[in-house]
Amino acid sequence: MDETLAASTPQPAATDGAMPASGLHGLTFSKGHGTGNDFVLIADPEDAHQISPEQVVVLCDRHRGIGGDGLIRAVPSRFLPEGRLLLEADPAAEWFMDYRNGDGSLSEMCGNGVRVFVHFLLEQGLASLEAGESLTIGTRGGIKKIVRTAEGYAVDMGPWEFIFPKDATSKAMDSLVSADGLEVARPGLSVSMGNPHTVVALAELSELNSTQLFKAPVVDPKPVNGTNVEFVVPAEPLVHDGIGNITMRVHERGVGETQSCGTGACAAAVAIRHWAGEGAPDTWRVSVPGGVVGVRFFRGETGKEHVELSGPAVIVATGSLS
Ligand SMILES: N[C@@H](CCC[C@H](N)C(=O)O)C(=O)O
Repeated sequence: MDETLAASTPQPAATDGAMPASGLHGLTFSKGHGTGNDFVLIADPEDAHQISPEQVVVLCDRHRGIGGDGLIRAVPSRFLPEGRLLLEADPAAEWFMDYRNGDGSLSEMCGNGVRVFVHFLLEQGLASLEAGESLTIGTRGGIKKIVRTAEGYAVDMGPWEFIFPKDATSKAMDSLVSADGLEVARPGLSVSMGNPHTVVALAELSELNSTQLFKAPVVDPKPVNGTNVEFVVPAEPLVHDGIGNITMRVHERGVGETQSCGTGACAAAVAIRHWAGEGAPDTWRVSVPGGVVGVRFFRGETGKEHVELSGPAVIVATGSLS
């Protein structure tokens, strides 16, 4: 081949193709989603598969792999140092959700992922969940308890926190957020749901639809570990039949734009309820491109205000890696 042509021909990247995933030959996987936020799921009851970040990238690749926003390995908590700590606090947290974003990076928490993870454990016969009972699991964001609902599952996500400390009544914003398609930078409020989020309110659905989320929005200043960014439009009127209604799009850290983000929906409800002030409801319906999830605030076991996330979980396929 002509040298100039050879130099300008795209060459496969080091992680391209099946090579980096070859150590996983024959491994059984499932593919699942919660409101379109999709995951590759692998059961690893003996902690036999250390899936590297490069292998996660290959498996989550939508053209050359299985495809997914992230990968979830189901592993007994006793095999991981962070899992053993959780077991000391609650021996019921037998299974650990080992979650990675599609780019191979770790995140503390994944709200849609927890529901899909529990559905996967039940379908695989690795756990049981009777009506009226809860299932306890370990995550990097701590212990979570899950119950069945008519639509799927509800998860006690634990307490929320402001990332940049402020008085509970302060309406001060934390950052300026810019994104392609937005004429001017907008103020954002950063909320931790175990993982970081920055929520930006927009006035109109047309503005939400014309915001480009292919590239990560610029958040200044940014939470120290990076952030997921939610753009949210409150419904008009905001509250209908006692339920607050919002529409959201999200750019996820380590992934890109996704169809849904459970922790993002919780953070969005926290922010809009905070801005709405006294009398704002405790129950919220969050519409995302992939469907609808529910968010509810209640006084939790810790004595603090907790956030409950509810929504569906679906397993669409099971197969083995070639
Ligand atoms: N889609 C998830 C959140 C996944 C993690 C996130 N990308 C991060 O890096 O924090 C959800 O449903 O919560």
